[in-house]
Amino acid sequence: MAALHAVLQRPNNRQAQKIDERRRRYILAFVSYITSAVMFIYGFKNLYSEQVLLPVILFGTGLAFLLNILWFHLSRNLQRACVIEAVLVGGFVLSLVYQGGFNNTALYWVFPFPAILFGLLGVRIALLSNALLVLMLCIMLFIPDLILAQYKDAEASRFIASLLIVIIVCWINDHYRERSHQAMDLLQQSKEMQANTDALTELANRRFIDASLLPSLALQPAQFFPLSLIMCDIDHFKQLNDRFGHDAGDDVLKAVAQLFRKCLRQHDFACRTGGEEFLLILPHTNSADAFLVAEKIRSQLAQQALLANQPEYHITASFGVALCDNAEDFTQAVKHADEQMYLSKRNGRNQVN
Ligand SMILES: Nc1nc2c(ncn2[C@@H]2O[C@H](COP(=O)(O)OP(=O)(O)OP(=O)(O)O)[C@@H](O)[C@H]2O)c(=O)[nH]1
Repeated sequence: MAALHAVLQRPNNRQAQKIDERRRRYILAFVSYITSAVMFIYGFKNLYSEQVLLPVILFGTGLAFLLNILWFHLSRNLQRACVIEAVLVGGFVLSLVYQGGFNNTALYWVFPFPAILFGLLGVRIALLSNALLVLMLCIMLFIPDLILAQYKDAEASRFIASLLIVIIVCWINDHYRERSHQAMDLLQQSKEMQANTDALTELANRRFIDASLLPSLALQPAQFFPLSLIMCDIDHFKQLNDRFGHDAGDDVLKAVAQLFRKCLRQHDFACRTGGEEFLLILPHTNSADAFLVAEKIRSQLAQQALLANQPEYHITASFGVALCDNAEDFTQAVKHADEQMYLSKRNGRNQVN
């Protein structure tokens, strides 16, 4: 089961995560390209004004945004680029409020930035960053001697109140967006598990092999090869069903699945591929070791009394082993394991070949 979970949760299977990364990339690109363009336009407009510091802030931040996105394109490190962008955003907001902006309009420009921080950083860190930003703005606005610009007291308090409203709305919005994504992710994972497991034995099914395991074998061969396959088919299962009933047959299938779980390692796969037929997939295992595993399961099965009311009745199974070195040969190796299993049947059943 652990191995099944691991394959189903590989990053290439996590659609929601990919979409969320795309969202953050778009925000990073928007802030870097569009915001820096706006900063350059206003920087040029103020180039020859008396406010020398304003064009320096605008050109400096715009240039830093562009360098950050360039570095992101080279490094592909989205997380680090978003953190740097957020630091630049914070620095820009504080320096603009410090300087006052054109005609003391700096405060109007602050409002988009809490939402940008939420977009770049994720809910918890964005909330902390915004709280820190508000704290620093309060210090700057209510201790006027600290800054160049002059804001009226009423203007400063209304600005902080409306900024807090923006932050709280962004926080509620992002918190529930993240919660709904997590819920959808869990739902997708549970549907994925249902679709890939057999309801009776809770082992992986054939769909799991075809739709999830085979792509993983091709994408991450080092994690699996060389692997061994063990085909296992319960002997005379029809007789068992006819004699003790279908429910007893079902109980035997569940007990056999439990025996596989007991005998296999965490990273092995046990799959129910047919009515009373199972395929065991053993990563990083050679044929000799696979024979030992098959023999262990065979002898334990033959010794156990699987039917609670029939202690004298013993169930046996026939096994076929095959080695597989790469993803392309997997289907052929399954066929070979199947042929070996039929050889065991022909030679008298209850054996490994
Ligand atoms: N109880 C139960 N029986 C099943 C299930 N799926 C398939 N079967 C039965 O498994 C039996 C398989 O019979 P056969 O293919 O003839 O094989 P066998 O009797 O095991 O004979 P050998 O394989 O040659 O040893 C059939 O009677 C199916 O109805 C299931 O989910 N539960």
